[in-house]
Amino acid sequence: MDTKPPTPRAVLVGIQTPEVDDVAHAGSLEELGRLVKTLGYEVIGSVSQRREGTGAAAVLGSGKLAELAAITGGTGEVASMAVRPKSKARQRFEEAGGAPAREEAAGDAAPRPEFVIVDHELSPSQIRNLERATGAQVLDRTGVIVEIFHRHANTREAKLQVEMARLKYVAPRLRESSGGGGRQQGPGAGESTLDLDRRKIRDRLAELKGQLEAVQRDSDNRRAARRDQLRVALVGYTNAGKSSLMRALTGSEVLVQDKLFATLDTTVRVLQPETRPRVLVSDTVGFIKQLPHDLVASFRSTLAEALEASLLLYVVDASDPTADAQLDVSRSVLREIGADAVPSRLILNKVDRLDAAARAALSERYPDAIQLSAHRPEDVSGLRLSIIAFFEAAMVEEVLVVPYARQALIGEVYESARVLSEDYDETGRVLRVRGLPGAIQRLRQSLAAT
Ligand SMILES: Nc1nc2c(ncn2[C@@H]2O[C@H](COP(=O)(O)OP(=O)(O)OP(=O)(O)O)[C@@H](O)[C@H]2O)c(=O)[nH]1
Ligand SMILES: [Mg+2]
Repeated sequence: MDTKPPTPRAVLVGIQTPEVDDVAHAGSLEELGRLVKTLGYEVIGSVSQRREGTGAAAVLGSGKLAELAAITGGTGEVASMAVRPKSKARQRFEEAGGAPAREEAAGDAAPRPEFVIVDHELSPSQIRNLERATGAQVLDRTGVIVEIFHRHANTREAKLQVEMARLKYVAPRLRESSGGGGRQQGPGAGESTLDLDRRKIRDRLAELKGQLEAVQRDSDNRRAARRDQLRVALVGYTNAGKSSLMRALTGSEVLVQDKLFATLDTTVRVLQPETRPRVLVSDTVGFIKQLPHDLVASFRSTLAEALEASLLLYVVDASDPTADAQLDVSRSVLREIGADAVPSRLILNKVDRLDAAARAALSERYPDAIQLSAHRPEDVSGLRLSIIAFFEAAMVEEVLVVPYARQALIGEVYESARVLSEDYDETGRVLRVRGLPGAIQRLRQSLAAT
């Protein structure tokens, strides 16, 4: 009946540096726990320590390291042991055999956690040292995020981008762990294999880059075709409720999950009930703090959608104690990709979880924000009206004349503007339209072109 492989178990490790307060530290570990759960591991506990920095050879001080090793069944010593082989089968074998020196007396004790997951980006040698001391496999925050992206990517574009980010993450770690050759998945160890692996990675990266460019040309074309339409993009921290709002606003069946990075691909749907001209809503990938740099690069194309929107809705989970920090992260990622120039509205979501006092405090701090719950239809209708009002305010009225010889352009006019009236004169069809200035200018250019 129960044939699923056992759930891997993990211990979290966090360092609280002086500039991080208690709420942020707890929030960060909590978030790491959710990331790890998203990967399908069970979190059995955490070890955290206040330190000046995260750069120590084995991350933790020796006392804490021993504490951690007692949980994982390692020696607690960095230097005394050769690198242990890290294949899963080998690990289970060792656990079953009770190999670690510190195994407690009870033979029926719960199995040791196989993973130690550190809430900071680690150097390859820190990973190696921690693996030696704990006897467990060590992953850092970046490794976890890259792995989640790898598993969740759906479209070809997302898959290519994530494979590139993953290879770039793996490559330097191959280089530095050459001594033991234990971590990489390649066959065996040794210099020659390593060189081969590195060359393979380089070749594969070049190949992926070429494929990605081809796919991106396609999606650029598709975006260009949508250029003149009214577009709004939902952006924000992972799990803020972007996809929930997308569903509610467009009646589409996009994936909503209480998981980090449920959405990795941009989807575009029409705002419902439809308006004239229609408004397109896009749902985008979420942000997270300490986003690995290569993944930010991969966001760039996914978020080109956001860059071209006329309105960005910054969605924030207002019920999260670290909401402010999450908003900062979203703002800085968007600044990094150049989307901070796009007009935006702040959406404080999940206020159904807050009491009246908390909501009042939010109104005071963010007087211009829209407070709502994606789960309340009346709130969603209100948001729809705000979106429409935004576009109405930005639209201008003009008269366009479509010559009789160019009637094929009528469809284009209807796509990107609202036609208020139609008349005919000797030159052609005279349309009084209302639309965004950019769209009308482009229509004029099409009409002027011969
Ligand atoms: N209570 C409450 N829960 C909400 C609300 N909006 C979304 N949620 C829940 O929050 C979780 C995340 O929602 P999603 O819509 O998947 O969030 P997202 O921003 O798309 O997340 P990613 O795609 O992972 O970046 C789900 O469990 C939703 O049901 C809300 O207004 N109130
Ligand atoms: Mg989503």
